Amino acid sequence: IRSSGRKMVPVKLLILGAQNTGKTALCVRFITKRFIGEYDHKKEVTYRCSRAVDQETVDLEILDVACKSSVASLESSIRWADGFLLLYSITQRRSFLEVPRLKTLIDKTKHSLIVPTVLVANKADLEIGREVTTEEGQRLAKDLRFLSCSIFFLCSPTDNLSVLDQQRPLPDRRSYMLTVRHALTRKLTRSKTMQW
Ligand SMILES: Nc1nc2c(ncn2[C@@H]2O[C@H](COP(=O)(O)OP(=O)(O)OP(=O)(O)O)[C@@H](O)[C@H]2O)c(=O)[nH]1
Repeated sequence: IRSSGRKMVPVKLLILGAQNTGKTALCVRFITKRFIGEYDHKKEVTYRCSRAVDQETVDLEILDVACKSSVASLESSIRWADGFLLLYSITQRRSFLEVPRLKTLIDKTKHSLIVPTVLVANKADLEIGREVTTEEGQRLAKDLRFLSCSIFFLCSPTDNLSVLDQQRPLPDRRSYMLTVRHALTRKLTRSKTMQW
């Protein structure tokens, strides 16, 4: 994207979670605004799009890693990313139990730097097969101190990435937005420097 005639560096998001949690479906829905049921599961795909954030256009790259990625390749993807969406399926307790391991891997790889990480409870339309309660999800988000779990999402193909709960008071949410804004500004400054 171009802002004031200068090229901006995209914000890089990594989407992580156990197998079959709906990572690809979520990416595809975010990009196309439609739920598409089946696609190739084996490939690693980077989606690119632009979105308006606080009245500014932000270029996004969203990486959906292959489900059988090795730890080394996961770490390399984590190093690449500026922020994370960590998914579990409410119908799959195993995917919920996987969240702490992935969060630890992110923290370790990023040397515990504060990086925006959102916990997403997916497949919320499948209430009948629910294995993880909403309270458990909220507790985990709090216990693992997901920075951005100010926002705890509950997603289903029929809704529009609705925010179920806001676990932090407004000042923290504001400081989170400031963190993101500063990160974007730093990137912008860096890209400007590179052009000089
Ligand atoms: N009912 C329902 N089905 C979903 C939802 N999200 C994904 N699915 C279905 O769940 C299956 C797995 O979705 P994917 O998006 O391929 O999951 P994934 O996490 O990318 O899977 P891997 O690449 O194997 O790790 C597909 O059949 C999707 O159609 C959802 O919110 N609700």
